[in-house]
Order: sequence, then C-alpha cells, then structure tokens
Amino acid sequence: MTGLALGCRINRKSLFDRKHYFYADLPAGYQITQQRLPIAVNGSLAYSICVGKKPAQVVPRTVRVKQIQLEQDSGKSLHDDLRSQTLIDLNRAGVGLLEVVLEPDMSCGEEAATAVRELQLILQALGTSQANMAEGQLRVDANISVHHPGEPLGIRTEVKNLNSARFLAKAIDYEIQRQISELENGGEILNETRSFDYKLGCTVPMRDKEGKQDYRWFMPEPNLPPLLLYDSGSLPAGVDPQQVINIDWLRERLPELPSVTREKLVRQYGMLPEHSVALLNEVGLLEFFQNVMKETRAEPKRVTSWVLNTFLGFLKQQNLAVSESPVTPAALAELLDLLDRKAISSSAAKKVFEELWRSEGKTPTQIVAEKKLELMQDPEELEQLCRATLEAHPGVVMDLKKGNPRAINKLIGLVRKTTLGRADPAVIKEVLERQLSS
Ligand SMILES: Nc1ncnc2c1ncn2[C@@H]1O[C@H](COP(=O)(O)OP(=O)(O)OP(=O)(O)O)[C@@H](O)[C@H]1O
Repeated sequence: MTGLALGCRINRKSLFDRKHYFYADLPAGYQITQQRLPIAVNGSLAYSICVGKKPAQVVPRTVRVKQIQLEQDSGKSLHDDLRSQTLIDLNRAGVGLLEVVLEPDMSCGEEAATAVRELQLILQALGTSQANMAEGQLRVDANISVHHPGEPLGIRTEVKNLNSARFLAKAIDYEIQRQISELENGGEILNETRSFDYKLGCTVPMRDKEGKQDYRWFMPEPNLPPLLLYDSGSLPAGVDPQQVINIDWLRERLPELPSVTREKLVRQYGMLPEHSVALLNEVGLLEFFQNVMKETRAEPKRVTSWVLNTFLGFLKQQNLAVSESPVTPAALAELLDLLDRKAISSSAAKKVFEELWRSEGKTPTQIVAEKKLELMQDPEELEQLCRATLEAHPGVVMDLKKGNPRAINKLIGLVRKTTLGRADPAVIKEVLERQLSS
C-alpha cells in the first residue's frame, strides 16, 4: 500500500538477501533485507514547503523514491558516558521494518523535514505505521553531501537514526555547513557514519566500529522464498484470495491521501492552502474542525481562524494534544454561533473561550449569561451610556473638536469600558458621531 501510495512500480516478485556484518546490535551476524529485487521501485513523494509570511507561498516539490524494501531492524546501542560502557537494547532486533530509500533530490533541512512529515501523514493515512518518530516507529537516516552547481554530487556522510523532524532539519543544515567549511579549509569529506548530538546541536562521527564496518557482503537469503504478489489478471486459478496479495484489490481500497484531503479543504471551504496544511499537521485537528463545521452556522473562514489561532494556540501553550482539549467541538460551535448572530462581541467571545477552557462542563450560553457578556441589544441603553460619557469627558470632546483624530477612539474606549465590552465598537462610533454632530 505504501508503494502504491507513492506511485511506485510494484515488483510481482521480490527477493530477500542476507547482509552480513559482525556487530553487537544484530546477534545473528546478518540482516535480512532486499538488496537485489525490492518490493517496490521508482515512485515519487510530493510535498509542499511554505515560503515567506503573509501571504505565505506554498511551493510544490517532489522527491523521487528509489525503492521500498522490507528488512529486519537491528538493536540499538546506548552509550553510557558515565561508566564508559555501551548497552545494547535488542528489543527491536530482528523485527520487520519497511525502508523507503529516497533519491538525493532535496537541498536543505527544511525540505527533508517537510518531505518526511508528508511521508509520515501518508503512512498514518494508510495505516502502514503509526509513524510516531519520538517512539521510534519512524526513523530517518540522512545522507548529506555538498557540491558546486553543475558538478557531480560530492562524497556523502550518513547521519543515522534521527527521531524527530526538527533534529533531522538541524542535523542536515549543520552537516551542510560543516562539509562546506571542511572543504574550504582544504580538508576532505569522509564517507562516514555520524550521529546527531541534539544537546550540542552538531553531528559527530560514530565513535565505534559502526561507523566504518564493511558490510557489503550479501548472499541470497536461503530461508525465505521469493515474495510473490498478484493482480486480478495474474491470480492463479483456484487460489484462496485470502492467501495471496492482489495488488489491484489493494489499489482499490487505498484511503484518501493527505494531499487529496488538503485539495478538498481548499475547494470546499475556500481555505488558504497553508491553512489546509496546518489542519492536517496536528493529530485530530482536522476532525475537530469538521465537527465544529457540522454544528455551526459560522463561515468556514471564521471557524478556520478560531481553530488554527485560538484553539491551537491554547493547546500549544499548554502542550496538549487535540484529544486532551477541555473545549469540545460542540462548545466551540455554540460559541461561534453566538458570535455569528451578534449576540456577543469578538472580545467577549475570547473571554468565553478562556472560560470554557478553564471550566469544563459549562456551555458558552451559560458563561455569557453568568458573566453578562451578551451584546447590548437595547439601543436606548447605548444611547444613554454614550451621552453620559460625552458629558463626563468634555476635555476629550474638545480635543476631538480641535481636530485630534485619536480622541474618537478614546471616547469609544471609555464607552466600551462602561459596557464591559458588551457593545460593538463600530456601533458605538456611529452613536457617538451622531450625538456629537447634533
Ligand atoms: N552523493 C550523495 N549525496 C547525498 N545523498 C546521496 C548521495 N549518494 C547517494 N545518496 C543517498 O544515499 C542513500 C543511500 O541509501 P542506501 O540505504 O541505499 O545505502 P546505504 O546508506 O549505503 O545503506 P545502509 O545505510 O542501509 O547501509 C539514498 O537515499 C541516496 O539517495
């Protein structure tokens, strides 16, 4: 499914090989992988990077997928500096994994991080993997080289086992700069394996044999037969469909991919592309948005802005996941409805939201009633308050008459203070101007 989603050619027959190496992270002394004939080849991964701010420009990019192979994971070496010893975590040694090998088509850390993020979303949509980088379900080995324009690629180094998109970007950008200064100072780049020290923010050569081992010794894996896949046209007669993989069957059942979901959001709601990117980037946020949309009459633009700015802002500030939010989609929908039918002002809406966040269980309508936040519906009440404000502040009125344009804002502010934000500033301005000119 991953191969199909990345537009690869799926090999109907793929082979397993043993890659021999002697190192403590793989006690068998070899790793089963697919070197000669992997399961999928020649695909591409499309992603977009945002450049600039306000308005941000979404620039499409593609990286070619060389191949996808099935192989075994190895163990993990943990270096204990304090006792100068190395511990080996063998929990994943021998467990199957899927490796996606990309062609060297990316030119900076941000591109790589964004491409990996897109891959992560695709894997999650397919259900291939939960692809949580912090938990090691998705890891990246980054190969980095530098070269002058028009010249062939330089010698590459490989930074192993990056487990966050942020570290991936940092490691790559650091390595690019390191290689450039190394070459400018007359040095040379070694084809070595490095690791990223996230505390120091730099890459360091791996201090053990892992960096230099020669494991180019492959042989066909004698215990595993070739892996055979079929399509509807090549299914052997009389075969139990449960016992074989039918590629056409899988292709028909591919779920909607994130790029398609984003296009739909842009089309359906007239959303900016960068907003559709942001909605998909946070686990559960799109669903939250859609649930709000189902229950509110507010415009999609307003809902998007509240979900991406206010709601996401509060989540980030408190380091919470969407599923941990104290505000439900129904509550936000109700709040936006109040705003939509001008029952409250936008500043009151912010207050209601803060209150919703704090006091789980109360509805926006209850909060508005308790805190007396509803917009003043009685025009006479506002007329009186405006008149009283003008009488109480003759100095400001004089200022205004002398031509100070800021005085009107001061008056509006004074009225808003007495109405506790319950009157719309535009309406206050109208009333004040009318009273002043009469
Ligand atoms: N000169 C280069 N500069 C940057 N990247 C390169 C260069 N040459 C190859 N690459 C990239 O390096 C990667 C090679 O990965 P691959 O897994 O095939 O080999 P490997 O690193 O030798 O294998 P492994 O890490 O599994 O032992 C590919 O993603 C390829 O695009």
